[in-house]
Amino acid sequence: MPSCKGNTRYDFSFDRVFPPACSQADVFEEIAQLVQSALDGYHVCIFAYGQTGSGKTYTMEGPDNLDQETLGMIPRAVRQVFQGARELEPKGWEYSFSASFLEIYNEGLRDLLVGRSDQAPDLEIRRVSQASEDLHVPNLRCVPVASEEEVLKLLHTAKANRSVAKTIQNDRSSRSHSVFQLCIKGYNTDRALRCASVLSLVDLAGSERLKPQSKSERLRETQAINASLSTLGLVILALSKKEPHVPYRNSKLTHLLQNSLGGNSKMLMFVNIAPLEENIGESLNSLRFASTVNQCHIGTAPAHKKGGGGLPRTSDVGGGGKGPGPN
Ligand SMILES: Nc1ncnc2c1ncn2[C@@H]1O[C@H](COP(=O)(O)OP(=O)(O)OP(=O)(O)O)[C@@H](O)[C@H]1O
Repeated sequence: MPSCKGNTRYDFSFDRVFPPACSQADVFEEIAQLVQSALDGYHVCIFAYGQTGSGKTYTMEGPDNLDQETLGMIPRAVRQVFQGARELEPKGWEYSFSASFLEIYNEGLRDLLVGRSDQAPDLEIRRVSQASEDLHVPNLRCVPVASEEEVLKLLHTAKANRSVAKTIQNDRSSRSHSVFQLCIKGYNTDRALRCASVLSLVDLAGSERLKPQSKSERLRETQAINASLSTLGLVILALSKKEPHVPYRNSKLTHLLQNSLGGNSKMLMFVNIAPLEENIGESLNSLRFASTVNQCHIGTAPAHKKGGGGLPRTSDVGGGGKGPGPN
């Protein structure tokens, strides 16, 4: 993928490049198997990275005036998961699902499924129990869902709650990470098998570099965003190098996703690039970040299962993940 600044040409190489004319369906086709593997018991984490206005929300959710053509990755992924679960029913698999949607702003968590006045005051990431490494957010609304339509209603609620915050606090959504998670539990009573996984779809905050003239509030936001994006890079780098210490706890984003990054997970990152010349500096920055991502190979992911062999086989996506390095 060539990118030009003045007379200088920069070349980058990625698994796949989607030019502007590509449809949402074309993009989803690339991740469909990965999404499907969440039903096989793999944690799946999909990120959208890029500068503000480059199309991250469009990619993940779709535009405000959604139609079947412009549906983003989240509604398409949800549709595929429910369809896949139905197809596994004749093989004895029964699934249950629950969904949550939160926002991380200035290292604070906010539940996007409840209104501003009903927010739990102390949303924190905790271990599920002393004996477990699994993490959760007590008091976060986690809604049992049984159909695509039920999830779409939740997405609608989250969007409405986000736009209220956007009005109160000028364009806050650009400066927060949003994390949609679908928890998937599968049971096969005939064969005494169960699997559990989380499908996480993350719209990252805009990746702009700090502008020297930034006012103090904007400065704090940008520092928080840069620190968490950089930690995400360091976490993935540490996983790819199999380092003994992975700095998950250095940001709320990586701490929240700790169970979904690394060992039992598959990961994919979209990097959104604004095609305008005036954005070339940020675009190059994003492409460099993405290049480092592309060079990280984390290894083969074992599925999250209990019981004998014979998990549901819905896909044959190879294991492994890719991750970014720091800027
Ligand atoms: N592929 C596309 N086709 C048509 N319109 C698009 C496309 N991608 C983005 N847009 C439009 O560009 C504008 C900015 O996109 P979007 O809000 O998704 O950017 P973003 O990276 O999420 O920004 P922010 O960081 O502020 O949330 C929106 O009006 C969106 O509808």
